[in-house]
Amino acid sequence: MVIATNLGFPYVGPHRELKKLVESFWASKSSKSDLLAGARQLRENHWRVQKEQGIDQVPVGDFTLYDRVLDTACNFGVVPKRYHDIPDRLEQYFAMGRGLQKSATDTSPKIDVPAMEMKKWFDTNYHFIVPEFEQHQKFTLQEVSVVNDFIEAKALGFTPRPVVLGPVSFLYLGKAVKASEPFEPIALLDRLLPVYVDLLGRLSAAGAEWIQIDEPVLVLDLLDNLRLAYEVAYTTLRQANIKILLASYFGPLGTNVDLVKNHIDGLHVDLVRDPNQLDSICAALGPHQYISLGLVDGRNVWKNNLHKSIALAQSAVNILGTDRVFVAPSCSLIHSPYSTQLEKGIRDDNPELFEWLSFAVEKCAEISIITRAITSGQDFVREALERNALAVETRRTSSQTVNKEIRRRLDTISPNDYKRVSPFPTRREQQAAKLRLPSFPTTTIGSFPQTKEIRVARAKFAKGLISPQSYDTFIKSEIERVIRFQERAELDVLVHGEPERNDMVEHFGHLLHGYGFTEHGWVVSYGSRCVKPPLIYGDVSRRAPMTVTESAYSQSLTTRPVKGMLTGPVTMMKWSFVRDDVEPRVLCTQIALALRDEVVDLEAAGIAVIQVDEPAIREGLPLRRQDWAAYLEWSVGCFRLSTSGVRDDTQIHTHMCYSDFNDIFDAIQDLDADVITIENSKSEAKLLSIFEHKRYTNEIGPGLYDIHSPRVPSVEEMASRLEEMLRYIPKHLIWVNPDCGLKSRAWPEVEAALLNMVKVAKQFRTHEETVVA
Ligand SMILES: Nc1nc2c(c(=O)[nH]1)N[C@@H](CNc1ccc(C(=O)N[C@@H](CCC(=O)N[C@@H](CCC(=O)N[C@@H](CCC(=O)O)C(=O)O)C(=O)O)C(=O)O)cc1)CN2
Ligand code: MET
Ligand SMILES: [Zn+2]
Repeated sequence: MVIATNLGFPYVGPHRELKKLVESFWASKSSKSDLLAGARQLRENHWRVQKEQGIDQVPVGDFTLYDRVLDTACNFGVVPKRYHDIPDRLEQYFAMGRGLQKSATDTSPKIDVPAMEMKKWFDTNYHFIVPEFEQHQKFTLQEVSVVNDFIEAKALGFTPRPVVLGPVSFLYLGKAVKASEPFEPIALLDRLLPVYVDLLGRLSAAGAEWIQIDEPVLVLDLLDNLRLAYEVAYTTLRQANIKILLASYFGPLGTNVDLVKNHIDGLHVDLVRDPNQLDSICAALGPHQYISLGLVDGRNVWKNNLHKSIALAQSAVNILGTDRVFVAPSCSLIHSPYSTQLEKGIRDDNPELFEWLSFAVEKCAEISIITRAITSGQDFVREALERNALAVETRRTSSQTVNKEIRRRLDTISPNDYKRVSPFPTRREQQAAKLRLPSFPTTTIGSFPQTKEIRVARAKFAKGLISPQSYDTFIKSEIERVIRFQERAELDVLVHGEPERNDMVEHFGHLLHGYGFTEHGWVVSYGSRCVKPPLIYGDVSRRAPMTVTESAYSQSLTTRPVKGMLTGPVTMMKWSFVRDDVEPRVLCTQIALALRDEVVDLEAAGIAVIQVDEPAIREGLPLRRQDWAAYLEWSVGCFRLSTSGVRDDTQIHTHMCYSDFNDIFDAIQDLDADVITIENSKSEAKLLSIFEHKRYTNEIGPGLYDIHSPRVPSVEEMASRLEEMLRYIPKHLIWVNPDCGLKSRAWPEVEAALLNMVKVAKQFRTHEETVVA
């Protein structure tokens, strides 16, 4: 029998229940037992929903209170020393994820620990916590929630399949710390494997037949040490008395399949990213091994083409027979919104678009339909197949998706449109003359706290409960407050604070043609934070100027320069769900043209500094090196197209965060932004190490402090970071700024942190004068 399975479910819940549970616990508004009981209920609901949709084996262990990589680290006792003084396990766990600052009490000492580093999960907008390994790292198996969840789900009558992050991916995703000599975490594999064997043993003892072990690293280009690690790891794990389904996703396995094929019981492959690998994978499998077919796209929102998926599934069955095939989504469904059934707005406003959509719950149903079409025959699901074929066809032929004028404009782009008038040194002189900034100029990345008050006002405005005029007045008053604060703090280049934006991508989507929106399409981004990616279903163009009113208003309030603030084309695309009927480079170019018009309009409105954020450019980098050059060519091109329509004396900034930038250093230089502000504070100056080998020629603001944590950085710690940067970057090129925008912070922290930051800049200026004198 072919079996309907799932790799992971959106654990946050249909209405972000988990976010509310966790945040209320953090705010001491509920107890630990409230949190744990709520989480348990949520898991049970999710198992039930999946089963109702026809999933035979439901995943357990896909649930987390903060992050699954962090869970894995905690499960194996990989807790950095700085958190050891926090006695409560749960408090320690959250401290690792988000930092903890607590004043001393009669019974406990003061605690002040920053959060661990966060990085992007492969090419997604999800961030994981980077495990820290010491050279002599000890691993010990703790109480593990996946075992408890398995027992719980089984007792409730489900057929659960535990899922864990695999040992090679776990080590590879982590970083080495505090080593007397450099080492790679993968060197710890031999020490780590025994605890995995223990864990597998516990699951087997609890009655698990299969375990899903996620090894997404297997889709990357692997160096020899990792290739060997795979062989060692799975030869060892095979000894446990449990069937191993090794899950790869986000790309084709290529020859990496050879590393694992002899040591596992089943292999999951992503057939959405590469359907062509099916035959070679089937051929590689031995006579008793299973395949798990990743047929339903876990990374996008469009209905599956069931006809095609059934044909693929059938071809696997023809080779392997019915007893060795699982049907599955391409990857975990955590990257998908919960259910289209919550989207009454789209259903009423754009019923055609609504018919094209499938979110996690519906994807489970699609998995089940594919499975039943194979096991019981297509007649058994005839009606569902006919409805699906109709939806696929109307999307293919819809007039909503094409705008001829935009397509013509794309043909008129010339090579000069990708270039500023003069090279950077000339521009720099003109900008310096116009802006007259001090050395070590200070700025922020754009957003200021999105307070409850702002969110409530926006929600009321959306529901028609307050008039456009009073909403406008409210936004203006928020902007003024942000401007006045920055003047008081004596920042040099101001921002308007982005109070009118719910999100830097979704907000712009509303102002462009070709985009659709969900009301509840939340997808987790990190910890308890979610985003609601818009849906790009048609050709993109600007409806009207998007930011000129707010920017001009902000500039009218002050004599200091206020930065215009836009989201770049690559990020607009990467953080949306995108149509799959147009090449990414074409879609991105359409967005770039819309932004180019906006940049030019801002300049005409008297805005002298314009920031075009591209935090997603690194995450969009293809997972295989052979695809990098082509991607970088069009993505860098689109950024340049959007920013090159201005005069030399207009200063273009860009901003990036959450990544390893070393891989794309040359591309960053190639963006030719006048200034880049870039995340730096949590990666222990990894960013800076590249400057030892390469020179960045434009201006740069490496973030002085981490904005993800409520903790206020001291003057001394920021000063020492800046000091360190001066070893690598000439001082006349350096800007002083935080790592990223401040929207998720509260005002008291922001005020304190920025006042400290400005103090640091001033110290360095005085220091400089002293040196000159
Ligand atoms: N798209 C995107 N991806 C990104 C980032 C980003 O900014 N955007 N940044 C990085 C990740 N950083 C992030 C930082 C903060 C949040 C964040 O704060 N998310 C908010 C939601 C933001 C939002 O869209 N808010 C809406 C809706 C808010 C809301 O919940 N409203 C209430 C009503 C108001 C209330 O009672 O609070 C409701 O609908 O029930 C708004 O402000 O209008 C959250 O999790 O809560 C997310 C990601 C990388 N990826
Ligand atoms: C994730 S990058 C954020 C950039 C944006 N301008 C902000 O400050 O929020
Ligand atoms: Zn950022």
